[in-house]
Amino acid sequence: MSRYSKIGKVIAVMSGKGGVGKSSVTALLACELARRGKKVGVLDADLTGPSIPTMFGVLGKRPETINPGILPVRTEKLGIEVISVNLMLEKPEQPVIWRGPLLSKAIQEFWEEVAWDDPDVLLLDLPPGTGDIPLTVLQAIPLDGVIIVSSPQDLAFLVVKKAVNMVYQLKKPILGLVENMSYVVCPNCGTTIRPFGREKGKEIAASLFIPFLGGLPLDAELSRHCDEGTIEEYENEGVSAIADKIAL
Ligand SMILES: Nc1ncnc2c1ncn2[C@@H]1O[C@H](COP(=O)(O)OP(=O)(O)OP(=O)(O)O)[C@@H](O)[C@H]1O
Repeated sequence: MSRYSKIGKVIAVMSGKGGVGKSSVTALLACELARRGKKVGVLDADLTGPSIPTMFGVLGKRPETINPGILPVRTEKLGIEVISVNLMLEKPEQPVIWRGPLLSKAIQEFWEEVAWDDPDVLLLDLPPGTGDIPLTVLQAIPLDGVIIVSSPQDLAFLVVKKAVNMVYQLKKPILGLVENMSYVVCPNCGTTIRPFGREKGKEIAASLFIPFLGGLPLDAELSRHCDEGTIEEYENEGVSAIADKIAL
């Protein structure tokens, strides 16, 4: 159990493969829920490739060690609490070269030792795939649900099935599938373009018997906000529709 906090809902965000936008979706959902008045925490469980602190612009902040526990940092605009191994490194570019058991231990320590301010929702950004950390999280943390993120390429969908099957095997509830980079809206004429072909998320979700939560656009503005650490300023109706569906 989390020792020092009462946590409402614990939701893990997972993807079959890397680079599909799992961290972006985690951060966007956190922002949307915070805008709706929820107290939100984000645990960056992607220990070897953490990007959450950069997106929220909190890379320079340090979690405080209190007695007992570790205080997460807070984002400027929406007051989202964030904890990430990247906030604890001497230099953020330092790699975390740990083997599986150590990674699993670190996740368990984050889960137990962080003194959150009793968030309504805690989002866990998992590393891509079905390795040690997702296994630890699925086994050791009392999750209320898992959100699966994919992108519309066939290769991404192939591995989505693995992720979904892993969650099923560990008997955790799946809230649904988000298809990131689903389409592009032409900035000149507003036409929707689907660079990877038709929207496939709905079909894939149906074939896996999980809800389809919606698609998000491939948007240069989002990419810019992620890079500049200003994701809290980005709003999109697709994110809002997903938040409505998961109804946290
Ligand atoms: N919908 C989008 N539109 C534009 N850029 C995006 C979108 N989604 C993600 N990106 C960009 O793609 C990059 C990878 O995104 P992100 O870190 O969220 O992916 P990930 O699946 O979490 O990656 P990893 O495998 O490293 O965990 C980031 O630079 C992000 O800004």
